[in-house]
Amino acid sequence: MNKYIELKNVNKVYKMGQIDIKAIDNISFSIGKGEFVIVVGPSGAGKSTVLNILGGMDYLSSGEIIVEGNVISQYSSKKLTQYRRLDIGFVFQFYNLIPNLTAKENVELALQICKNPLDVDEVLDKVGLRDRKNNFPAGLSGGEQQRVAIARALAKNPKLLLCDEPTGALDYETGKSILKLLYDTCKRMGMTVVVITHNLAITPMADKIIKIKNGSVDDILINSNPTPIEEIEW
Ligand SMILES: Nc1ncnc2c1ncn2[C@@H]1O[C@H](COP(=O)(O)OP(=O)(O)OP(=O)(O)O)[C@@H](O)[C@H]1O
Repeated sequence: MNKYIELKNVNKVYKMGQIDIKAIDNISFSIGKGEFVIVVGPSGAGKSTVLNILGGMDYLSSGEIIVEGNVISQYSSKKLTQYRRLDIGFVFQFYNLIPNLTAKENVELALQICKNPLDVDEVLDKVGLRDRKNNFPAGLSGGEQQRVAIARALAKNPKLLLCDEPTGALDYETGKSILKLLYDTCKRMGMTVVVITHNLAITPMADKIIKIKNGSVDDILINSNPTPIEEIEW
């Protein structure tokens, strides 16, 4: 696979008064365009920090991050804001929907700050919400709310979809259906997708598995024959 994204010797130190917390310790890996990647590791391993830095939500302390030939680790805060707005779609564990806006309006709101959005109705259809788009979040199940959040991220037409524990608040079957949606989106749209999880069991569904431990890369596995999530049980 090509090196669409490259992290080179990335370090992140948080300063808490006199104490330095090394959240990321010399991490290097690459991600190919259109790859479905799972970043896995125990609590506190540094997974969210990696994702936040990759998504332009935080600065690294040293090292380099290159996305599509651009050294984003050297971006000014203005350029980083543009990168975050235009190139990155985020999906979090909690859906962060605005309660007094319908599913469709939640997606439309996010599109007001981006340049080449996709058609909102088409994206809502694709994530399986054709008949639910005029519902308010309170009238949607957890899985449906996460579908809205995914539609909101996808409608931006981002280059990279970053998902931090996207099934963390969902039951087993609903979680599986969301993982299937993310995988199918990756393969159908050619979207590069990175999913963070602490659930080792789902890693066989990924093209690449990056294991993080104590802020460092413990292992990187390339999987040429991913297992469909429907066939994985845990
Ligand atoms: N803003 C911050 N200020 C200080 N320390 C932080 C900050 N964010 C993260 N850390 C610390 O950095 C380390 C890595 O945290 P991170 O959230 O990236 O881990 P994680 O693998 O995502 O964990 P979890 O699965 O529990 O979310 C932890 O020790 C955490 O306490």
